Amino acid sequence: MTNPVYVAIDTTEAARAISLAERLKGQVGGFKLGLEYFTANGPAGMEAVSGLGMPLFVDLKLHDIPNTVAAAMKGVVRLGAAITTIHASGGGAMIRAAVDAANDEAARLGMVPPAVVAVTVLTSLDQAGAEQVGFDRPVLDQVKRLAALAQESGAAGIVCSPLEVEAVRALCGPDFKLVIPGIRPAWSEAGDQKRFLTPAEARAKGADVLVIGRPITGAADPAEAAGRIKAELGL
Ligand SMILES: O=C(O)c1cc(=O)[nH]c(=O)n1[C@@H]1O[C@H](COP(=O)(O)O)[C@@H](O)[C@H]1O
Repeated sequence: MTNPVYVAIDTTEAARAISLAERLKGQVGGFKLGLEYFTANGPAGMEAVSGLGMPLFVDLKLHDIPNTVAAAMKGVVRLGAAITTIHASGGGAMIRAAVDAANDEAARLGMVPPAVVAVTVLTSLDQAGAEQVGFDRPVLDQVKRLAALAQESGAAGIVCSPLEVEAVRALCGPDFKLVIPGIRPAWSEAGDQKRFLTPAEARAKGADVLVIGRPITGAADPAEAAGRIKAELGL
């Protein structure tokens, strides 16, 4: 069984990212690089990590008018993303434009298109935080609403917390890709994550991908920490 863990390599330093990637290569299923790394290192920096031959999750959480997101998504395809994020709250037209642009650019270049997944409610938001930005219903209902919109707009899946996985699976079916951050082994700190569960709990609820950053990258021995998570998942 493949390892569902994508390690979030959240650093501005390319040398540290490459060193972490090389050390973690056999302990995880893929690497996620996001805004912190991309704004400091750009496409060349992404290439330095993707060149290590592991699946790359390009997490830029695109959120803009459809025209802008479509154009940006073509650049994401050229980075060789296996998975990439947009924000569902950009609306159905934006989601559809992102997916179509990913498929068109991949076809033009003879590449496999990335799985475009839509972020629903950030795992750093609890109920109060969600209401602060106008999500005036229970977080679970907001996640389900955005998951349904993402699916009907052509997204391959969504990003939500482990707490919503079972409800979204029941709503969206077995093939919708549930990419789940807010993963905290019992031995790790919550930090700014407000909605979280352990790797084993998230997997048992049906998460397809587990996104884990600081519990691995912030450990004294990241490879050992990733190995402990692998063992917790029975891999
Ligand atoms: O899209 C994401 O990956 C994401 C969505 C979300 O709701 N919450 C969330 O934490 N993430 C990302 O998942 C990773 C979690 O990192 P840690 O909190 O260090 O495990 C970070 O890179 C976040 O950008």
